[in-house]
Amino acid sequence: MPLRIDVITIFPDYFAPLQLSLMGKAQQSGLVTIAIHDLREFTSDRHRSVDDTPYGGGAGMVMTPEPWGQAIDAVVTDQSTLIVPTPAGKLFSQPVAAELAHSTHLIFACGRYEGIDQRVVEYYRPRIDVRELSIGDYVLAGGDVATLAMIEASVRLVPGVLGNPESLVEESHQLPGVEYPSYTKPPTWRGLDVPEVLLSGHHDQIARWRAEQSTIRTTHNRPDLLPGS
Ligand SMILES: NC(=S)c1ccno1
Repeated sequence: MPLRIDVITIFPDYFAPLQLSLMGKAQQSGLVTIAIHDLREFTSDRHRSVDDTPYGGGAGMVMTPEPWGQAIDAVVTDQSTLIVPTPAGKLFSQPVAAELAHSTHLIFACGRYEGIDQRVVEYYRPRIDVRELSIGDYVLAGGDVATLAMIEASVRLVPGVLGNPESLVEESHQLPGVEYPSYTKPPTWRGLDVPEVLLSGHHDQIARWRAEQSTIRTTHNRPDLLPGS
């Protein structure tokens, strides 16, 4: 049963990259199906409006609930997970990507402006799994880029999508901490040599060096990921 993904957005063209590379191959292989829906197709006024002023005042505009209800109803099943990218959401992570990779149906609601009327989340929450997710503590112009990131992080974990599943074992955020640094040919580049141990053929020494490098890198870049932190 392929993972089905429906993306609802006012900028369908943002998702053209999903036809390329690994994401494109995943769809061609039938492991994943991805459909992009223009929210404005679900409006009923001649201006195809999708936003209005916020109740309670404040800057910016809020996306009205009606088009969202029509659009989500057009694709939702009782197996759906509705994902709303928002800086106010729980933090998206590799474990969350792994959960989504094993889902049946994901619906991504890409908000713009000041976000989507909260009643959309409130309406679907008692009916299906609804997740407000953030890809980081920063604000984007909308949920589209966050959706692209979450789709790529999740789809690559769908069994069969990656040619060599071994490459999932040692990558950052799979193991405790971040990954060790990688090197390839040439052995010397602009006077910089590849660490000698990597050319030694001593697999135990290489494994030890990589574990040390992972700890050094994690301590420097992401001490919050160190065991016990
Ligand atoms: N940080 C996230 S997911 C976001 C969505 C819209 N703006 O920021």
